[in-house]
Amino acid sequence: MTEQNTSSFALQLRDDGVAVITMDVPGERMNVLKATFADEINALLAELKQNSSLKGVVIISGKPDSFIAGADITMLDGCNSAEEAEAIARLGQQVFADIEQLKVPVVAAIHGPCLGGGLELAMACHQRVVSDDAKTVLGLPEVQLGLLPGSGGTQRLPKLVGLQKALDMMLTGKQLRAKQALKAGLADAMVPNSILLDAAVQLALSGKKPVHEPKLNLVGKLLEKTGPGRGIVFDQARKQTLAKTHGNYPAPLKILQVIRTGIDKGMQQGLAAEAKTFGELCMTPESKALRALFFATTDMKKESGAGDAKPRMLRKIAVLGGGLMGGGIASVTATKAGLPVRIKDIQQQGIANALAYGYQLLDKKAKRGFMRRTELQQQMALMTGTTDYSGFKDVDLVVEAVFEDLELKQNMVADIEQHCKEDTIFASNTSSLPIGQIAAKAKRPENVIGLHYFSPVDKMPLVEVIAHKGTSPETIATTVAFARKQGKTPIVVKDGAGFYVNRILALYMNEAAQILLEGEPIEKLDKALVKFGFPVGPITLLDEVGIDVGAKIGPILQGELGDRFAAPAAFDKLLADGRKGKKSSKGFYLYSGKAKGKKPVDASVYPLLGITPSPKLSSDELVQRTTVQMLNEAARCLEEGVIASARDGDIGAIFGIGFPPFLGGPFRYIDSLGAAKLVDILKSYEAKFGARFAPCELLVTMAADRKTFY
Ligand SMILES: C[C@H](O)CC(=O)SCCNC(=O)CCNC(=O)[C@H](O)C(C)(C)COP(=O)(O)OP(=O)(O)OC[C@H]1O[C@@H](n2cnc3c(N)ncnc32)[C@H](O)[C@@H]1OP(=O)(O)O
Repeated sequence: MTEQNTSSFALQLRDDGVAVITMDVPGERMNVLKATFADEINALLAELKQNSSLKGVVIISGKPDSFIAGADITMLDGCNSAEEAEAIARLGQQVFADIEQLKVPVVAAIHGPCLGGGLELAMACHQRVVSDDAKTVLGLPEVQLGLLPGSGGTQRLPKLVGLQKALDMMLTGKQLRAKQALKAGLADAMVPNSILLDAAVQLALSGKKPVHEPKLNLVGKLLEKTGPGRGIVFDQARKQTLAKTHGNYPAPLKILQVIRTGIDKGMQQGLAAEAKTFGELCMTPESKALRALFFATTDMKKESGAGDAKPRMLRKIAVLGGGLMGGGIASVTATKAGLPVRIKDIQQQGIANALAYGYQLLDKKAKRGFMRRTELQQQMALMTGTTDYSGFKDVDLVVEAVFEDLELKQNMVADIEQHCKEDTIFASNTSSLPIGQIAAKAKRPENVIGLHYFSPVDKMPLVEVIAHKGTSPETIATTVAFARKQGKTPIVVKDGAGFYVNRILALYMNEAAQILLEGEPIEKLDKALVKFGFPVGPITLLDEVGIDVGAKIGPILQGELGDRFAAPAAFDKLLADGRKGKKSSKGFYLYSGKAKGKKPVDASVYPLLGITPSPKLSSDELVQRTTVQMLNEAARCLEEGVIASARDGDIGAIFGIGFPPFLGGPFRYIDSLGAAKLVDILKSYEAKFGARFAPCELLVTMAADRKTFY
């Protein structure tokens, strides 16, 4: 019986006196740090301290493409008290301090993700060498889990990269690529992965423990090297944080406090504050929701979307329609999925627009050092255009992004069946037309599916994969796999008008419109929902999505799903007045050409709608009346099987319309409110405003049975 390899750290003493510690947690795809490792590492360090011939230490990962992904989040979920989580953080601090205090130089050899506790370990080493590979990223993403770096990160990062850069990294969780880490002073050397270990050994043998001075220009020195200067930096960071989080996220403000404690009172006090705060944050509902969201998305990645159906290989993609969506879809296909993509439009100009759209996205990245010009050229070369069907014979999957016109889409299906292969998939980006209708005249309806992106395509992570009754499981699995290659988070939803996201969004927006027509000022309504946690308010969203789009989808949803979707009639006056929203530079807000910053409300909208704005409802009332519409419809979608689970419904709402992530999504939010409370609110509104607030059956049953979704 082979000895079960339970150890995660292998020690190799080289002839040249360098000890190489290889971390390779058995049975895990990624190295994650567990509290149970402390004894093992401490034993290793004790052994090394006894070794008088030791000249240096290198710490490297045994995983093919990852260094260390951070502390084990599962372990954190297992904590039942702040003290327990604090103890885990302190344990990490102690082990990393022991590494830092080794007499000989310790060098971290980093290839692949080096995140959270993994980067904290690397920063406790005396030097860091990174591989110049796109997979190598360094960051402290704890804030995205509602936490802060709990094992020395808040104290060591500012010393390496400077206060402002460190704040930016810890408050956003952003990841630096190898070149950026080198530039920022977080890495001491960058080499090809093939010689990463050698380079690390050379650094270890150099006998050096260089003092790292952050690279600061004159202004940086004034701001970061003086008390008053640092005061400005912290105040600025606090203002920006509150402007972004509206006080909904405790972690960022705590990060500021803990960093400041370390600077003002020394590292030991800083570390104590860090561990204590880590423990407190670990127990907050916000962190629990964000950690659950991380695991929900990770678990979903393992599902094919269609049982055990296997996705087909994809070698060549086509996009029909070079508009905003078509351009975005082509761009993520080339740059993220790395697949050749052929854009067909009826005019050359359409193709040029799509290519220009893709180019400007890449150009921005190249200018910011995110990619080399050669990479940009390679990715642009993947995108080609045509006004006919030349080059379509070997296309594996076509994404259609033309007008929301059923007959046109049915003709597109016929064209693709004529010019492509027997098994070419036709994926429609329709935002509301039932896929079954688009497939109605198809010869091979099993190849027809919906693949609904959200605008802007390069930013919004969600896509809805919509299978009609005849879609084959293989088509579903292949489409889901394709969306993931594009870096998207796909949820598989059942066919039906508005699918899932637009359904729950439509009722939320309609209620906002009703409230507006009752005289509530636009900016007050939007501000209330932004404070609640949405990225933008419902009226701003209507301007961005397009008032014309809303007016087009409304009747389709009403026809298919019922009168609760009836949009307020007054809105036709807006369209009659040429107000389509942002796209027509005329809507609820003024688009006077000033690019950034807050846009003022276009007050001429009020007389047009026959209202005199007069604030009556409280912010809480504004939030409650609009959000319960979304919650009720989400539950109805689950009841009808439009979404397969509450998990998918939460992910869809968060990644599709920015439902506040710290609330965990509509279903987790209903659980925190309690189904009974929600039903009471809905019933009271139903009595006051009518049937559109009638609670769905599922909620009524859950309220009666005191059930929760999770
Ligand atoms: C004290 C410290 O300061 C506190 C901390 O360190 S908190 C943790 C901070 N770290 C993070 O937040 C990073 C979380 N992980 C990630 O972002 C991504 O996994 C990654 C960028 C590292 C890799 O992404 P990707 O290649 O898509 O792999 P992904 O599917 O996400 O993960 C692969 C597996 O590793 C697991 N995993 C990744 N990071 C993990 C973590 N920190 N804890 C537990 N499991 C983790 C995933 O659950 C998944 O498990 P599976 O094998 O059962 O599917």
